[in-house]
Amino acid sequence: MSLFASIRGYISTAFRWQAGRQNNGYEKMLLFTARWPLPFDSYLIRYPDGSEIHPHTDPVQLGRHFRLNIVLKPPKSGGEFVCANPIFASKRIKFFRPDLCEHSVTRVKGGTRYVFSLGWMYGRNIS
Ligand SMILES: O=C(O)CCC(=O)C(=O)O
Ligand SMILES: [Fe+2]
Repeated sequence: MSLFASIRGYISTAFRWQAGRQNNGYEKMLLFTARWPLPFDSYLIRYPDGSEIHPHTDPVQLGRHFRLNIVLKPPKSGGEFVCANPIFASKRIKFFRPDLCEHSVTRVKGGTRYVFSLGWMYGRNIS
């Protein structure tokens, strides 16, 4: 993709709520992203009551994918991040390899869950 096309794409998508990829009711807002020097993206993710994310991985074409998710606001119940072997996980902070470790979010029950998500990719496919 040319630089112009990606800048145009960024302007038309950033800072707007968009339906999440898997159509499970969550929405995401692209904040900042760059391809160089270290490819990264950052999102605000919103999970309304009843939304969830089924188990999945987030493969990348080149390199390793790391993601640091910070739960800004937990819902009343549900909305739990599930990942068998995160690099680090506390109640609010989840640091994991989305390309290697299958992960999911249980159904939100009451209230809205907000997450800040920062992801970056680097290196070759050595894992
Ligand atoms: O909201 C979350 O805790 C995880 C969302 C997710 O699938 C991801 O960040 O790759
Ligand atoms: Fe994911």
